[in-house]
Amino acid sequence: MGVEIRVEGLRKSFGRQVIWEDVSFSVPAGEISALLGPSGTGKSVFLKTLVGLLRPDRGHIYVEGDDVPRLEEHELYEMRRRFGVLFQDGALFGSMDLFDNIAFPLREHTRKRESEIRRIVLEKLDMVGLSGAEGKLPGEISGGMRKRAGLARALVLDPEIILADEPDSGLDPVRTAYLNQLFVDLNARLGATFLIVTHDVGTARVLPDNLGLLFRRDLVLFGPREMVLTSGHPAVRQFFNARREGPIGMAEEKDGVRAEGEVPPPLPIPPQLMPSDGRPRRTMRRPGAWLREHGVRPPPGSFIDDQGRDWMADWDLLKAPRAPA
Ligand SMILES: Nc1ncnc2c1ncn2[C@@H]1O[C@H](COP(=O)(O)OP(=O)(O)OP(=O)(O)O)[C@@H](O)[C@H]1O
Repeated sequence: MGVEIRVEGLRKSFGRQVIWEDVSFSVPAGEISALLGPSGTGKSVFLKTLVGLLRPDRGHIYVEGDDVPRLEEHELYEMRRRFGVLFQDGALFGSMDLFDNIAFPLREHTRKRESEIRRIVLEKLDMVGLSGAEGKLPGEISGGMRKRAGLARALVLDPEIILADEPDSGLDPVRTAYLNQLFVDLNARLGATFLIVTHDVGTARVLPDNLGLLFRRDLVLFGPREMVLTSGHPAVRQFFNARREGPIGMAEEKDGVRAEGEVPPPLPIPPQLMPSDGRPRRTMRRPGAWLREHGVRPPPGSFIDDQGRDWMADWDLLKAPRAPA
């Protein structure tokens, strides 16, 4: 089962470069959350800080009773077992085949017998759709397969929290759609807490339960997907509409300099991805629930899927399990 991550007053700098001033928010247990932000806003630094690879200048990161920045090295070693991390490039060892890559954390962190390791590795390969590829070297498979192999390795110690750093970078839209479906299916099956860093607006619109935007040394917003997608925050609107006009500049140092131009309207909210078996995830919210509760009218065309079905109106019918395609 997933656990909550509670971040309080986090500040991080490298020399005179301040990455964030004061970040506070909670990543809800068992849900899928995504962090977005222009390049260089410290998204990767944030994930590394969560697992204690980097230390913040100040602030707290609570995972149940533990405050990650205050753990001793040997305690951090134990803490990291609770996290599965998918790095940007999969971070596989090029000289090892997929089997040995995925077995690596089990051999490092546990005293399991080789027969048990084999069972677990083959199970995780199957979970990510890579059965039969265990003998391949990372250089012999595609970028998408490398990501999935990295994901299998991240899953191997049954983590409660899964972090993924731009899992969709360098993937075509179809491979990205498959990977997003895999995240939803894994979340439904494992119930772990997922935190995904992405640049991909398409992913951010359909995958997460919660979204946040890092911008100008701050987390400008973090909350339910429907809240963020209908937000009037100019940086959020600019980002989701991929516009040049707005507070996000060409480079970090240009951010906030230009704020001229119309704030674009919010885009329709697409239905959230369902698990492949058609059953909602335990933590999944009813489409439109946040909007109704807060009296916000959804942008026209929201919650209509590509078959023309309205998920807000017909949720009870649509969520009934369907035969797998
Ligand atoms: N170990 C380090 N030492 C010094 N500066 C660093 C270090 N790691 C990251 N930085 C700087 O911190 C800033 C944020 O980097 P980070 O990689 O987290 O950005 P990002 O938001 O993930 O960007 P992108 O979306 O382009 O991957 C960058 O300016 C980077 O140069």
